[in-house]
Amino acid sequence: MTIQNFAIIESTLREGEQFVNAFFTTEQKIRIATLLDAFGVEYLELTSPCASPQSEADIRAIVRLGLKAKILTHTRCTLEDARRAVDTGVDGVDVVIGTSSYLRQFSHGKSIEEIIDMASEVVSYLKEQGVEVRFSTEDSFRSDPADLFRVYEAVDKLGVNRVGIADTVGVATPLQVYNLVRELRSRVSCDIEFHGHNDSGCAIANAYMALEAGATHVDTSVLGIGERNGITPLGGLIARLYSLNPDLVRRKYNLPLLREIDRVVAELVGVDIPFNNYITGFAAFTHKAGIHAKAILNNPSTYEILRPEDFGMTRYIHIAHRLTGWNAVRHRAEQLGLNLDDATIKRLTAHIKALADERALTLDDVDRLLYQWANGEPLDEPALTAGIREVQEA
Ligand SMILES: CC(=O)SCCNC(=O)CCNC(=O)[C@H](O)C(C)(C)COP(=O)(O)OP(=O)(O)OC[C@H]1O[C@@H](n2cnc3c(N)ncnc32)[C@H](O)[C@@H]1OP(=O)(O)O
Ligand SMILES: O=C(O)CCC(=O)C(=O)O
Ligand SMILES: [Mg+2]
Repeated sequence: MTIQNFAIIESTLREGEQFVNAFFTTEQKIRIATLLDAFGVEYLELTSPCASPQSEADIRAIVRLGLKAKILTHTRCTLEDARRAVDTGVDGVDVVIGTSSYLRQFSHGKSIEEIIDMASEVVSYLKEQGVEVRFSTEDSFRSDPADLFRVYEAVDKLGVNRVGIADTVGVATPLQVYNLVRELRSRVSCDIEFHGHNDSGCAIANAYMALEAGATHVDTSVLGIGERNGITPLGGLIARLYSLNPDLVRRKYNLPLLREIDRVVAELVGVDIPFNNYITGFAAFTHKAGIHAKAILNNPSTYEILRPEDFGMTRYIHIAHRLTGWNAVRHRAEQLGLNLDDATIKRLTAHIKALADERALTLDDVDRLLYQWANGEPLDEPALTAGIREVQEA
C-alpha cells in the first residue's frame, strides 16, 4: 500500500446522528467519544451547535473531556454558524456548502460566485480564530469540476487546513473518486478529506481510492450509520487498510476495541450488528465447507486476509452440516481428545452427511456421534435411515 499517512475523522456523533434511529443523550455521546478516542481515531466530528441547545452543550461537554482526538464541529457556510462553532472551544470547524446544481437550486440558492464570497468570509474568520479549518463542497460528484476547482483553489489560498470532497448521494465510482482527488491534489497544497455515502455500495472502495489518489483524511461512522444507508463504516475502512498494511493499522489503532464500539453503537441505535459486518459480524471468521476447513486448519491465511486474533475475535469452523469434510471432523475429534483412525473418521463423516441430509444438525449432535463411534457404542439415533445404516454397516 502506498498510503502511509492518513487520519480518520470519526463522524458517528455528526453524520451518525443523522441516522434515523440515532437519539444520543449526552452520556451516550460521551461514551461513544471515549471509546473512539481509546480506539485511536485522530478526530471526532460533532453535530453543529446550531442544531439545538443540547447539541451545543454536548460539544462543550466533549471538549471538556480533554481527549487525545481533536474535536471538530460541522457547520453551514455562514459567519453566524462559524462564530457559534468557535465559541464551543472545538479544535476545528468543518464548513460545508453544496456546489451541485441540485443544491444551488433546491437548497441554499447561491451561485458559485456567492459561494466563493461566503467561503472567503467564513474561512478568513476561522483562520483568525486560530482553529483548524476544513472547507468542503457538498455533492461534489454532481458538481461541475470547473466550479469545484475554483472554490477549492480560493479557500486553499486563504490557508484552509483541508478541503473536503463529499459524495453526498453515494453516486461516485472508485475511478471517479480517484480521478477527482488526483486532479485536486495537483491544484491545492492543503490536505484533502473524503466523505462518501454508501447508496450504491462503494463507500469503502471510494474512501480507499481517495487515499490512493492523495487524500489524507477519511470520514467514517461506526457501522456506517448516517443519512439513508450511511457512509464508510469505521470497521470496513479498517479492514480495507489492514489487509494492505496490517503493521501500520495495528500500530495506529487499538483494534480489539472495535468489537465493543460496534456493539455499543448497535445497541444505542437499536440495530443488530449485521451478520456480514466487517470484522465484527458473527460470520466474519466462520468457515464451513470441507475444502475451506482443511486448508484453514493447515494455515488460516489460506482463506483469511484478516487475523481474527488481532481484533480480539476467534475463528470458528462449522462442521455440523452436509458440506463438512473428514479433515474438519478429525480436527474436532482431536479437540475432544478422541482417538479415531482416518478410515473411521471418513465413515463417520459420511454418517454426518447422511444425517444432515435428513435434518439440521448441531455441534452437540456431531459430538455425540463422535463419542459413540469412539466408544464403539451402538448407534441409536432414532432418525437413522437406510442411507445412514448403509454408512454404518459399510
Ligand atoms: C449533507 C449533510 O449532511 S450537511 C449537514 C446536515 N446537518 C444538519 O442539517 C444539522 C442539523 N440541522 C439543523 O438543526 C437545522 O437544519 C439548522 C439549525 C442547521 C438550520 O435550521 P433552519 O434555520 O430551521 O433551516 P432549515 O433546516 O429549514 O433549512 C436550512 C437553511 O440553511 C441554508 N443552507 C443549507 N445549506 C447551507 C450551507 N451549507 N451553508 C449556508 N446555508 C445553508 C438553507 O438554504 C436554509 O436556509 P433558509 O432558512 O434561508 O431557508
Ligand atoms: O462536510 C462534508 O464534507 C460532508 C457533509 C455530508 O455529510 C455529505 O455531504 O454527505
Ligand atoms: Mg454525509
